[in-house]
Amino acid sequence: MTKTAAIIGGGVIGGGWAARFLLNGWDVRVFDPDPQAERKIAEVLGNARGALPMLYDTALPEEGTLSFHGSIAEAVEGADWVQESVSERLDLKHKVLAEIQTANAGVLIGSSTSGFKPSELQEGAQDPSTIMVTHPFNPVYLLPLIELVPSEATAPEAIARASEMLIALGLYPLHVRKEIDAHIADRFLEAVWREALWLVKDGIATTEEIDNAIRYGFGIRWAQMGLFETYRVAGGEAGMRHFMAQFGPCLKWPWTKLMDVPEFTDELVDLIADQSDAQSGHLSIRELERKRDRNLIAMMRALRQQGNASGRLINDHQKAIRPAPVASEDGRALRSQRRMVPVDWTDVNGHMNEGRYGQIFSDAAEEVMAHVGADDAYVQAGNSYFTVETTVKYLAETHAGEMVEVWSRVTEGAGKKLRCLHEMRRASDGEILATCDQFMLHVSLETRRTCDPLPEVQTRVEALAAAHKE
Ligand SMILES: NC(=O)C1=CN([C@@H]2O[C@H](COP(=O)(O)OP(=O)(O)OC[C@H]3O[C@@H](n4cnc5c(N)ncnc54)[C@H](O)[C@@H]3O)[C@@H](O)[C@H]2O)C=CC1
Ligand SMILES: C[N+](C)(C)CC(=O)CC(=O)[O-]
Repeated sequence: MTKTAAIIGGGVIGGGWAARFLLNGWDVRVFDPDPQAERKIAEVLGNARGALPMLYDTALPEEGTLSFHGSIAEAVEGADWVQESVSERLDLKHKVLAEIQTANAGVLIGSSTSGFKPSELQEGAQDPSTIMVTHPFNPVYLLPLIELVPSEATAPEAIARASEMLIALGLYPLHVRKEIDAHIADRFLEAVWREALWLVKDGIATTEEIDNAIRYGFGIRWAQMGLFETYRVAGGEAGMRHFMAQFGPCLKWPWTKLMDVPEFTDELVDLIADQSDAQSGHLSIRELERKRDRNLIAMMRALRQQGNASGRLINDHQKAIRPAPVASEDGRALRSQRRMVPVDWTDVNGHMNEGRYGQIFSDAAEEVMAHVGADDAYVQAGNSYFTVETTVKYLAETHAGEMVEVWSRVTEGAGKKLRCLHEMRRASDGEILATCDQFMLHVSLETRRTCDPLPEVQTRVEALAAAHKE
């Protein structure tokens, strides 16, 4: 049954949550008194629709239904989960949480708060046991980290259910075992921000130079190994102990101003805002968001290839959501691929590069193989199919952001031979974009020579070839 999330507060973060839930097949009910909320969420959702599906090599679940409501009580009706994302004011959060619990007693509530502890949110609550912090990172529809912070009053069962739900949404719940102001990650972000403000105020660096210091160096490093693993490597063969001995004393040198916050005078605000305008003012916020999203997608897809960090999470999530191939209505083809063309698949001509057609048809062939029983376990046991010939015809241009489907027919399936005709179509209008005639031979991975498939695979290949006959 379709699950329902209520989003209370549909600003930057509420909009991102709405997109994450909707694109994972949940229905979403929103309450936000801002008359612009509907427009803003539509814009965030537009960006998210063109971004999140690109992380995967398979289609996401069917998008849920979005609705807007005139009150908190109406929005949370029947909800399985409520995500509170109103402005960062404790009195407002208390009022909103009370209204939610009055209207839907027992519903699980996550708060997006960046700074408040769950015990602060629970003060005066009718039922503290269902309240916790689920602190996301912007853009919520792409970044997987959620700091899941309970207090002692949060029920263990509520935490377990929240964790399960977040994983099913492709998120990474980082369990913060001891509540603290600003949780874990925002404490780093604030420390770095404070230093950066001083560097600008003291005329050491501009906003752009500081961004360059991050994006050309440690920012890329952090995205794949974080802080401690990076420093372990930096310690050389002697590892972390050597690193600490060498650089630990520097922390006592007057390098940092971590505890001091520069005065937010009009002069400092103007200085930073003017430099930021000079740096990025030629792009609208939505354009900047799209640029950010495309960069994030390209980096996270690269990490997928290595099976590390956020890339590993996406690989795991994809395994959980990947649908089995669907037979066409007449039973004469299998839908072996349905996916969005990602940004990193295009070339200088602004369309999908020919090498990527090889990738998608190869993925399609693997689905066909899995369908006939030549799946991962079969391959690990020492049998497989090798491609010996392909003929690809490029019939129309394919662009990043387009949903495409591959329909595969087994045109020959006798003995060692397996031949497929794959047709790649644009999902929106069914136009055939490319075809691939692919000839494979069954091999023993031990001898590396051709051999007959195991009988159960042979039977299924023959059955499919008979069903797909013209
Ligand atoms: N912006 C960011 O980078 C991040 C923000 N957060 C947290 O998310 C929460 C929301 O922040 P943003 O989305 O950035 O703020 P925002 O200002 O973009 O959105 C807040 C929304 O709450 C709505 N609102 C105000 N009173 C309301 C009420 N009584 N009922 C329903 N909606 C109401 C406002 O109309 C506004 O649309 C805060 O707790 C913040 O700390 C968490 C992670 C990152
Ligand atoms: C600025 N902020 C404290 C609201 C930021 C966050 O909470 C997380 C983020 O997305 O950087």
